[in-house]
Amino acid sequence: MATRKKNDRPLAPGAPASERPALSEPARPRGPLPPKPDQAGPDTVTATGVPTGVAPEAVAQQGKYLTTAHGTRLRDSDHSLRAGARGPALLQDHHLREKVSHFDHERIPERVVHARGAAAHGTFVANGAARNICAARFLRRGASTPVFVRFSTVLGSRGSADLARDTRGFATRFYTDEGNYDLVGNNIPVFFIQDGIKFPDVIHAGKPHPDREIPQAQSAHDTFWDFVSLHTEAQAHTIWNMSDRGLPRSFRTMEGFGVHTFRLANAKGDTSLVKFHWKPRLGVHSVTWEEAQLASGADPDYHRRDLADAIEAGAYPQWDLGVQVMPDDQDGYYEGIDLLDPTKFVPEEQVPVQVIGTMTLDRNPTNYFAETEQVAFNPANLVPGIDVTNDPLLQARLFSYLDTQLTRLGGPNWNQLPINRAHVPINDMLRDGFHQSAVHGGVAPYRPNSLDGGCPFTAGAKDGAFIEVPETVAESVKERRAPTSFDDHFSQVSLFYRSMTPVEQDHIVAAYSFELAKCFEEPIRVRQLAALANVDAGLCARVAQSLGLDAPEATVPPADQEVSPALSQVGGRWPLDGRQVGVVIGEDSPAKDVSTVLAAFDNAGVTPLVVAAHGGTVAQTTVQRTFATAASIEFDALVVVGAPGPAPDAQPSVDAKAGAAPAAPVDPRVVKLLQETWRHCKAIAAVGDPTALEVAGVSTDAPGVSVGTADEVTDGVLAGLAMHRAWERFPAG
Ligand code: HEM
Repeated sequence: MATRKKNDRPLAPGAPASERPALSEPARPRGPLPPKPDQAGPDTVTATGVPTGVAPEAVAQQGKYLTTAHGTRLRDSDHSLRAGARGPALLQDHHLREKVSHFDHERIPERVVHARGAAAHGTFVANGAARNICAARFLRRGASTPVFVRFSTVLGSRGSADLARDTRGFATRFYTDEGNYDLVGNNIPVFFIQDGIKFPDVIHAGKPHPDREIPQAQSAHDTFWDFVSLHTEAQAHTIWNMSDRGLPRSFRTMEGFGVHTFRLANAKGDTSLVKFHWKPRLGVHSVTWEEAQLASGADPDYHRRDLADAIEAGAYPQWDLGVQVMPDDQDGYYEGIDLLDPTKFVPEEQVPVQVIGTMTLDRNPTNYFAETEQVAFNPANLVPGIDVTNDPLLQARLFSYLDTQLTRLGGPNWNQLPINRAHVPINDMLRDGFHQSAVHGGVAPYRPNSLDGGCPFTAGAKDGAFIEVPETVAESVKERRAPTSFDDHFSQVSLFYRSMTPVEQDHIVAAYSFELAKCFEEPIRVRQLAALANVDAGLCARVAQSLGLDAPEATVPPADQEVSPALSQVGGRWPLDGRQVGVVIGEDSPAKDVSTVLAAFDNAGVTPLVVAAHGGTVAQTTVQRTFATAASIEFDALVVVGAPGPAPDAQPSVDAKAGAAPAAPVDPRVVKLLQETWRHCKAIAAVGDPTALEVAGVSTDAPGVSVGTADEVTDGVLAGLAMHRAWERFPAG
């Protein structure tokens, strides 16, 4: 597990009051950070814009002064050059034009999908378990490879909210010593469509309606449900979205999947078919729908902030990379599952996931645009030992990413951007084009040539060349047709639903009920109910009842089949790294109890955030959130120390006091915090006085609720956090 650097965390909770950052104090000094020498990528330009190769003294000098883009020092960047103090601006003002013109062109097109994202740098270390199946050098035992990972939502635009119900992208670039390898996956192991030719259709259906461009970043609207109810192969992915997987607690608590089946080859050329899995060490956890809606208003940057804060606090997220390995008999089936159909997954009970290495994310990007926005992943970026299969979705992806990046990144040279540059020498014969920044030598960028000594040479297998796995392509008819095995649209949807625990099934019912109730056209709701009848009669009946419609009979009755408990995310005890607990205090809270609680959480690697009526110091403790700024979604648990009375700003005015009702014993905003925390099934505790819990209607003997001494309740809260939620309380009124 990641070790915590206690002294550089954003809110230094265990520190004495004098050392703790005060209310609203930023996590770290804002403004440009000096580039760390070991953090500069394989770039020719450093973070300050100084080309490498410039003498250090000159760099130090130049870094002091504001310059034009061509390096001339500037005397004034606040006033335009004008014909007199009250006269017109002059065309001659090159600096004005350069500054404004560059600003005019600051935005680039956002990604056509997955526009909103957050990313981090890290390292992947292989354990060598893949040696028998894959020749890729970065999978050799002990090999350590730099990675860059971008997490994203799919449907929303770049400024949309993180907690929309949606699929999450999980794209990983490995900067291997054989070139870049991109594993461009999602947090859901199946996809909406079986053939990439349908991608524009599903995305057009999911994106906002073209007339009003609403709703933003969500699937709860007519066109989405119109498509998935008509094109029933989409039912598989849709039920995962309607489940808790569509609302991750954090990027750090998501699984990742390569989705497609890939073909691996070992050094002897033996091949196998694999599915890739990322398993988060923190477990797979989600938030409730109400929290998602609250977060979309109170903190639309919820996931982005969580990832950056956790890394900054030293709670480095980790994932194990695993593979399910199936024999490659080149027909692409495994025990009746079509491995070329990306709407199907292989249950882990049938083929266990074998861990082949571990990834740790430990560095936030220095510049969002240069790294997170300009990174250009591509499933076609492969290294020797990893090859594609004939999955028709994957085949289309091999074209689409490079094609879209031509527009998004303004021409064909984005591979030269620091974040995209491979950590190996590049010796291609690609030349010129927009944003070319290389100065190529030689006169013969073609092969064969005799003028540049015949260089560069091509490589053989021994020299580490990428060689496609030879595959027999059977004599076949050229046609637009899917195999009949692609016709099964329901059996695994049914398997998924029936593998869920009751509380997870409740969430799924609620999600379908909400989304379909947001559809205006009744025929769409009726058609989706017909699809649900083929998944599970109980699911269909509950959603139908909520919509006030009749539940139809199944046209393809679901078969009895083994369930897959591995699909459920409920159960287990998990590490607490990066979890946050709200500690609500009042003027009369015993300072000793407050410090005991803070110290206990700090020692457990949990971040306590002190919440009080006002900023500054309360009960000898520095306050980090006031009742006005605290939001329950920020906390994984809530502890009340003493009875936090109403805030000064909630007191009746002097004039009103005469006839006013006596002040409430607990500030109403604390009551709201407690009620939301209760409804979201998070751990709640009171040190000593349980009045606040009682006023909020929190049952003090319910699961996940503890009342007692500071030591007793922190133990209770830590145990509750390890289980993520006390789901026994769901649905809490
Ligand atoms: C298993 C199916 C798929 C998965 C797992 C997947 C995953 C992803 C991810 C994670 C990203 C974001 C990359 C980033 O962070 O920069 C992305 C972007 C994108 N995907 Fe997919 N995708 C899938 C299917 C498709 C298909 C079928 C197409 C087209 C035929 C497609 C086209 C795109 C495009 C155009 C982008 C934007 C790329 C950019 O602007 O850099 N995807 N996809």
